[in-house]
Amino acid sequence: MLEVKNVTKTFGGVVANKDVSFSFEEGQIVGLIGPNGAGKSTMFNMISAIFPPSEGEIIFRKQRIDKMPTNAMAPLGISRTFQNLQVFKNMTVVENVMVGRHIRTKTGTLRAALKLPGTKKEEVSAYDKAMEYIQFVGLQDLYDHLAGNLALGKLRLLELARALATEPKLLLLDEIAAGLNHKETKEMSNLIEKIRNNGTTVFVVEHDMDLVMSICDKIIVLDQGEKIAEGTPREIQSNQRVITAYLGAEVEKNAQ
Ligand SMILES: Nc1ncnc2c1ncn2[C@@H]1O[C@H](COP(=O)(O)OP(=O)(O)OP(=O)(O)O)[C@@H](O)[C@H]1O
Repeated sequence: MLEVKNVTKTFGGVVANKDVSFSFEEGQIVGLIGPNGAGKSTMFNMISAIFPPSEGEIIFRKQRIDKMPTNAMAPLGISRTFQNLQVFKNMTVVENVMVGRHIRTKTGTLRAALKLPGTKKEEVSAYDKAMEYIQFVGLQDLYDHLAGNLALGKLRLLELARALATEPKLLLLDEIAAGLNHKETKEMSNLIEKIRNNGTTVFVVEHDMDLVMSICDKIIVLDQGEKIAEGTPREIQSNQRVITAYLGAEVEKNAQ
């Protein structure tokens, strides 16, 4: 499904990713982990075409995507959530999800806003579909609430519903459990597994190791921009390079 080939990304003198290669098949939950500054967000930003790699190739379902514009990703089947939430606070829950949905319909947000002929039927179907995803994440009781009034846990579910509304083949989740309590994290894990079981491949960047180890089929580990390990949760937990990288990060943090 996805192949990252010898990808390097530099920002001025900073090497955020260095000659990173990995690939994975459809139908899995894949985790991307590593200490702070390891290059995880940079990798996600390249896969979702926020910016291109400095070197290397990214191939999605046999198609090179590393030179494509950001807005080509959703129609291709790649959707994502953001660590710093990107919901429209002055729109309702259902309106936010419909923004995601419009990418899938011919109408588009602008045509719908202008109420051009032929948009009405698609609007109804976009609304119904949005409600389906709202139900899926469990926000049905809040569908007409303003996003700005939602607590963090609900906002994360809203971001998830909006990303799902584009009906992605590959869903990228950037720290979707950050700031969630134990119960909310468990519910989020269950949802991610359900999404995978429904046929969407999920790629997660996550600091919550319990979540990563319990739901991922495969894990890729970055440290200081380089890939240092790849394997099943069990293999990663006992990998000496991974343990050293995380312990090193801990020691550094404690010394500050
Ligand atoms: N736009 C940018 N300009 C300059 N340097 C950047 C930029 N984005 C990332 N970096 C640098 O690249 C390196 C990797 O950062 P990145 O955010 O990808 O790491 P991360 O693994 O996602 O970290 P965290 O877990 O803290 O979110 C860091 O040294 C960071 O300071």
